[in-house]
Amino acid sequence: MSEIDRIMCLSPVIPVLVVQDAAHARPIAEALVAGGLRVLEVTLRTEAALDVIAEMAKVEGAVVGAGTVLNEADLDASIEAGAEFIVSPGLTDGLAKAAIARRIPFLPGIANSSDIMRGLDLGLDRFKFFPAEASGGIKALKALSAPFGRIRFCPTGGIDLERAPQWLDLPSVRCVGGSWLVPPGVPDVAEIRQRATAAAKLATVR
Ligand SMILES: O=C(O)C(=O)C[C@H](O)[C@H](O)COP(=O)(O)O
Repeated sequence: MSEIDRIMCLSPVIPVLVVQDAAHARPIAEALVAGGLRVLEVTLRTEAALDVIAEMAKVEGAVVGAGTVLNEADLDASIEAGAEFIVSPGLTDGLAKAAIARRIPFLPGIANSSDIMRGLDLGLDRFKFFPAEASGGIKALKALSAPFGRIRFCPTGGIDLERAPQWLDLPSVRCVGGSWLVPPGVPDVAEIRQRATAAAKLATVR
């Protein structure tokens, strides 16, 4: 099992986090881990993101990665901040080769067969299916999985607690990603923990 595969198997849902203030990082990560979600994707969409990664990485049990990694500079900044894995919305040769060279678990986004074939050429076989609902949803991923039987996915984009079980039912799906766990603004840790607990339970219904 590859390292990225091991991470994808740790929990059924990867929270996609957009955190504006590094002071919110630890309470959010602690609430998610307490609810049973250990794998956390911190998007590089905010100025605080690298500090957020560094703070969350200190939380016991958390496996913290960087999301919205678009290029080699983002990759190196994320690794420097302590990211244990890298997620990208897309797949470019430049970023993929750099991530492989750094030996960091890498989950690039794909949305069609050509993307998957480019990934396979690079030696990759685990992908984020993004944007999952907008790219044709479950029907599209089922169709894509037919010629690519060995590939496993983390669908992300438009998925919530209600939609997640249907995605998780697909044999090609290891886990799903979603931003619904942590609403924007000052974190309500009780609410976040409750959402995480509900999401973590999806593992038992698989
Ligand atoms: O930022 C990135 O790197 C992305 O690839 C996009 C995010 O994963 C999705 O935007 C999350 O989708 P929602 O759960 O529908 O909010």
